[in-house]
Amino acid sequence: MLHAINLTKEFDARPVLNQVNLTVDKNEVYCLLGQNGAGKTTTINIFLGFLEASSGQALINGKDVQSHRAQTNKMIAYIPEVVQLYGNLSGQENLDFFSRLAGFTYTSGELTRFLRKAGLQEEAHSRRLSTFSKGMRQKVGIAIALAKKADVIFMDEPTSGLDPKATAEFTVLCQEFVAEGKSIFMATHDIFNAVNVGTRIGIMKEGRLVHERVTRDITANQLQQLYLETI
Ligand SMILES: Nc1ncnc2c1ncn2[C@@H]1O[C@H](COP(=O)(O)OP(=O)(O)OP(=O)(O)O)[C@@H](O)[C@H]1O
Repeated sequence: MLHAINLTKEFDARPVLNQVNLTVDKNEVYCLLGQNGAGKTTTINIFLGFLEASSGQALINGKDVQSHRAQTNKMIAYIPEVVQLYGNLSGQENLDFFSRLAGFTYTSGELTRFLRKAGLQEEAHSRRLSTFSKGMRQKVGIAIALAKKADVIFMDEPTSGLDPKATAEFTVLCQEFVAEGKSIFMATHDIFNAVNVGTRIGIMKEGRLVHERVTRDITANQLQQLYLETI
């Protein structure tokens, strides 16, 4: 689903991504770890089309994001660290608005079903988004991804600031999403959750992908050890 091929990015001749190669298959949750400034967000921003690579390629379902941006944007959804959306609109109105923007018109019943599937409690469907917690905002983000039939969700720091219950709920939602043949690519500092929710982990250092591990082959303590030895 996702391929980074020798992906390189320079800012003012300073390399911040250096020949990154990675693949994310369907049914995978790929978690990218690394210190501040390692290049995680830059990698995501290239896949989202927010930044152009200096060289190399970012492919989504075989399509280069640079030359097929309109097509690749239809295949993806993005959940930033804090999902902003429209504070004055309700959860359901936001979902309706962003679904239409993606070319989908749903009945009120269908919108309700997406919000339910994303785990948003019923009473919040008609409440203003500005009153939502981070976890609730993420659920609207996931509902939007479901409604626009995205194949891949990109996430930046999805569990920072979530309480343990919200983190557990979020983990289940991610697992349900990829169980339907889709994938998730996330940048995170949360080693323990990465082992929990991830199928594969990459560790970046100074713009390079220096380690990759399949989570079933590694414990959280082993990953923490590897991370500390790496950075
Ligand atoms: N628009 C930009 N112009 C110049 N340098 C940038 C720009 N965006 C990012 N950088 C630099 O690129 C490097 C990688 O940044 P990036 O945001 O990808 O790191 P990160 O791994 O996501 O870090 P964090 O964990 O803090 O979010 C950093 O040195 C950053 O200062």
